[in-house]
Amino acid sequence: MTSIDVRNLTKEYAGRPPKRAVDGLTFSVEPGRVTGFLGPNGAGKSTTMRLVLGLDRPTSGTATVGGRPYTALDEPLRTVGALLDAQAAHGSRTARNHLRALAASHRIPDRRVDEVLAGTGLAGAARRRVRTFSLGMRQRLGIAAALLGDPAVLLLDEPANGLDPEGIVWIRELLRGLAAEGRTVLVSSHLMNETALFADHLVVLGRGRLLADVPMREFIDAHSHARVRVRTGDPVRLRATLLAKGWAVGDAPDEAGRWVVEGASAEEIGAVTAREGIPVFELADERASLEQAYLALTSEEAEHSAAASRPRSSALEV
Ligand SMILES: Nc1ncnc2c1ncn2[C@@H]1O[C@H](COP(=O)(O)OP(=O)(O)OP(=O)(O)O)[C@@H](O)[C@H]1O
Repeated sequence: MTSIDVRNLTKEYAGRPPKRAVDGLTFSVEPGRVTGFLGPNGAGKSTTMRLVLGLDRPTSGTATVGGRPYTALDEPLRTVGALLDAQAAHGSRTARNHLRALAASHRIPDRRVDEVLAGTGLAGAARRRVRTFSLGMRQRLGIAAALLGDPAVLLLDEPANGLDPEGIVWIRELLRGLAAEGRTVLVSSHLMNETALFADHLVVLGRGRLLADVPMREFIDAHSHARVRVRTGDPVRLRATLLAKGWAVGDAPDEAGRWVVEGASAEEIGAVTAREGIPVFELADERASLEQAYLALTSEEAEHSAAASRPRSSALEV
């Protein structure tokens, strides 16, 4: 089983001032699950992927695949498949010839080209020149290239980019299938609702640093507030009882007649209403979405860094 291991990884680009794109990053991407790689624009996701793939040299620290740097792998394409830039294929080549050239240079048999073309829905377009491809088709071709060497590890930068709804469902199932086969799958995305449907685990970056490395469920629970919706036959008594017990209840129910109780769980509200004999028709914990949890974390982080970078004098003025 092959994991990706990033240890104290730092990448500084030269310039005035120099740009620290990745800053002391440590995390592992484990096999058998899809890891979503999240972070605002410029957080360092692509740079990290490029460092793992040996396309850039780290300023310090290491990035290894199965314990070895990418550049030291015997058969890199058979170990790691990557999609970084879907525009990378030569426009004048046909899709099939593009993949055949790639296969030949890595001693991969031609029949594998036809397999990946079929697997990515491109069999019918195999003899068309890449320049005639839509963005979604180029994306599928990039994924076909990543799968060519039947690799144990996949790194995909925004794979759903340009795909239509059918393509998005296809990529989701593909990613889950690859993880179910025991592969290591790292996928960057800005589409939170989509990521919630395919990722089991999350690695979140902010300004080149690690903000979170946790299972999806834990991430959502940690960055969302408890909240319950309850529909009752006796709203006056429900509200009075809950307010008397110190819960924050909204002034009016939602359009479906449910009252929102902040900071409570369904178990707590269920116990109180049962004890008090208040009729309850509907009672449910409200689960935050990945998007809400992600925005909560990144805004906490933005506030934190704004506070940290405030000049000392203003801190003294307070
Ligand atoms: N070759 C380079 N030279 C100088 N700065 C760079 C270079 N490549 C990236 N950067 C800078 O490093 C930071 C991290 O960029 P990176 O592309 O890794 O972020 P990202 O998380 O992938 O962003 P996005 O979500 O927009 O793709 C950014 O501030 C970017 O401008």
